[in-house]
Amino acid sequence: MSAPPRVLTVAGSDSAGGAGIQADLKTMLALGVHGMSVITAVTAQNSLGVQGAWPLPVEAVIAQYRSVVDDIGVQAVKTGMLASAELVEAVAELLGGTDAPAVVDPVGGSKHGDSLLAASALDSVRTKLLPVATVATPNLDEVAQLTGLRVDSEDDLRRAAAAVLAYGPRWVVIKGGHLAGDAVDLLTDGSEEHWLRAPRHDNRHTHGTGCTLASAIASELAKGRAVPEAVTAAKAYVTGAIAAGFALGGGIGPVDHAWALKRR
Ligand SMILES: Nc1ncnc2c1ncn2[C@@H]1O[C@H](COP(=O)(O)OP(=O)(O)O)[C@@H](O)[C@H]1O
Ligand SMILES: Cc1ncc(COP(=O)(O)O)c(N)n1
Repeated sequence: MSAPPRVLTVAGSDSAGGAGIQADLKTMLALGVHGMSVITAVTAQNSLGVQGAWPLPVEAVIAQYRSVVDDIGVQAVKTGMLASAELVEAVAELLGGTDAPAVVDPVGGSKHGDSLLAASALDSVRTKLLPVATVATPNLDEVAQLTGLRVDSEDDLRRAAAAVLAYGPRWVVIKGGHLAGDAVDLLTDGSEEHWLRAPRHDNRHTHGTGCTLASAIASELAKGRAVPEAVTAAKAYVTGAIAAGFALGGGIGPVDHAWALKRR
């Protein structure tokens, strides 16, 4: 039997299992690729917030990456929580040395507003990480942190996309998930524009939406799809997962990564 496409996530561990590494590996399983992980930080978190975060040493992150890439090889990489400037810079250098497409989710914080990235790392994200991204997937808070732009409406998404593209990613998906109305995201490379529109599900259980979208894009790219097709398929997957999100604990529950498998 031939091996499935291989996808690597470089991200933080979420003890609650809804975001981070755990969301990424579940997404990859659901989409039929072989998921592998480089853990950048361990977090203690649940449906109520983030109670603690411990970044790993840079050497541990580089060693995990080399173990996977040098032996097994990857067809796509996804990055999530990178915690510190030194980890952002080390990961950017690793991505610069691979031909595999890189989906960069510039994670700034959790749904509860707890920070997952040191403020001192923002400049490294702008100048080192975004330039090596095939697709960058900021949410509106991350757009504000990285560019200073506030997005209040769909019209603002285009300006936000141009400002992020100026840092050098090939493509950007600006996630309008936090706007009112339909869940609209804008995918563009500066010349093509693709508006991805889905009905807003009135479901507060959205822990892990951003991680899930970025991992799904990486999974579809690993299958050989072009960026617009990969992002369109990923949007359909995350929309179904949000529709099926469920309560766990006393706060924000996770999306259901298995929704598409249950339908079979
Ligand atoms: N309530 C919702 N209903 C449908 N789609 C949503 C909803 N909330 C977010 N999305 C979609 O989920 C994806 C992740 O977006 P978002 O939640 O903004 O990311 P993040 O987790 O980084 O904050 C986007 O495609 C967005 O449009
Ligand atoms: C380890 C880790 N990484 C990322 C997120 C953001 O999650 P979301 O996908 O909900 O924005 C998180 N809460 N924890």
